[in-house]
Amino acid sequence: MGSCKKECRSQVKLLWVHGPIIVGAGPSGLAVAACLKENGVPSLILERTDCIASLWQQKSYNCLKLHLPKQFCELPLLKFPENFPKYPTKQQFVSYMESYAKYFSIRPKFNQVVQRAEFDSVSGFWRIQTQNFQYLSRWLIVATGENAEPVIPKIQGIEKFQGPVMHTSVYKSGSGLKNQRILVVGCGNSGMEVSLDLCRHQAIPHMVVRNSVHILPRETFGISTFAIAMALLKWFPLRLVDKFLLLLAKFTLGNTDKLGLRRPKTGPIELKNATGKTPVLDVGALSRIKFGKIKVMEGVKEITRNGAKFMDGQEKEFDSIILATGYKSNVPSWLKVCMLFELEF
Ligand SMILES: Cc1cc2nc3c(=O)[nH]c(=O)nc-3n(C[C@H](O)[C@H](O)[C@H](O)COP(=O)(O)OP(=O)(O)OC[C@H]3O[C@@H](n4cnc5c(N)ncnc54)[C@H](O)[C@@H]3O)c2cc1C
Ligand SMILES: NC(=O)C1=CN([C@@H]2O[C@H](COP(=O)(O)OP(=O)(O)OC[C@H]3O[C@@H](n4cnc5c(N)ncnc54)[C@H](OP(=O)(O)O)[C@@H]3O)[C@@H](O)[C@H]2O)C=CC1
Ligand SMILES: O=C(O)C(=O)Cc1c[nH]c2ccccc12
Repeated sequence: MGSCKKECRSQVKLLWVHGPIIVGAGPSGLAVAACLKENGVPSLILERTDCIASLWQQKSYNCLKLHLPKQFCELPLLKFPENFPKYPTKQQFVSYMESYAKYFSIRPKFNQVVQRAEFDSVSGFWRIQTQNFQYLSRWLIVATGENAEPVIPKIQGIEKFQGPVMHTSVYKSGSGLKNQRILVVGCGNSGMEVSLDLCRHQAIPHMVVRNSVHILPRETFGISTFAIAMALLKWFPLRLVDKFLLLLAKFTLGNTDKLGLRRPKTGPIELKNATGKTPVLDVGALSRIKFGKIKVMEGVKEITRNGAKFMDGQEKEFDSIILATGYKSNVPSWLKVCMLFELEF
């Protein structure tokens, strides 16, 4: 093994990059590259997949739309096309990002998985290692996002389940799942929207809600809740804005406690700031819950061969399981920085 490592290392090709290296060709990486270019600074994007915006192109379901109005999702320096609706579809958002990359002549280097990045304080360069190259640059920009890897929790007994188990990052649509009983684990925006999509395809989703959750209307009287929140935050303290959002939610959605959707004690914006937990913006799942089309279940105690046992003692059979259990960053696995270095920033 040792000799192989040596041999492999001797084959690593060194590439010196003039300007910053950006890791990730998602919307953030593209936006940074465009802004640098605008200021005459060249850069190189390293992207692990073979396309830009891979989260949007490869790891999201067909019915996905932006859930914030378009003005909040526009990248710098280039407007969305005039004819885009208020909430662009995933295809529209992807086509916008394709045109964005073209407009700024951004050509990421694809199929480059960054495996290690380390600052060499002697030379003053970052050493950025992919599977076949070592890049050297004075600057490193991390744009790999918070959704780089799916979170697959250990759920007791899941290995015994005989049907398919998939994460929402590989779910495309509920077509072909008519009359199937599906356990959706998780009630964030993914869990809610996948459950809604399953309903639309006449499947029978059961959504696990193990904890409290903030669910807000996407809009009230045609005005987006997010826009209202952003406008109010300019004038009022965060906690007051949170109180107002909860009033608004109660007015438009009613009391969600009765449906098994208890609210956290901390308000939605305060919670987002403290923990990163995004409020759910309702795009139709709640009314399906009210009509019993999406069944809310308590936490899972155990998965069995053909179903699940729940904390409240219920036991049900399922044909498949969808893990809507969220994502995590992969930065801690490859970015080697010591605390001292971080503090110097
Ligand atoms: C289903 C879903 C829907 C969403 N909808 C919205 C929405 O409507 N509005 C909103 O504002 N946000 C939404 N988000 C949040 C989303 O994270 C952002 O919209 C946006 O994609 C973040 O952009 P980013 O460039 O920071 O990260 P990403 O879009 O995740 O892009 C990161 C890129 O880095 C690449 N990468 C990762 N690790 C490596 C590595 N080690 N080496 C090389 N390349 C690597 C990835 O392949 C990817 O292409 C959604 C997220 C999900 C999961
Ligand atoms: N249309 C849009 O714009 C959409 C946007 N998004 C965004 O993408 C990001 C990721 O969202 P999402 O994929 O929903 O992930 P989230 O992290 O928001 O939600 C994960 C969910 O899974 C639950 N969970 C995790 N582990 C377990 C477990 N072991 N047992 C039971 N439940 C579990 C969590 O519960 P708990 O809280 O108890 O940990 C939570 O309900 C968010 O920023 C979201 O806003 C996602 C979909 C659509
Ligand atoms: O969609 C996201 O990623 C969000 O962060 C949405 C969001 C954060 N804080 C809010 C307050 C009110 C409505 C939506 C949000």
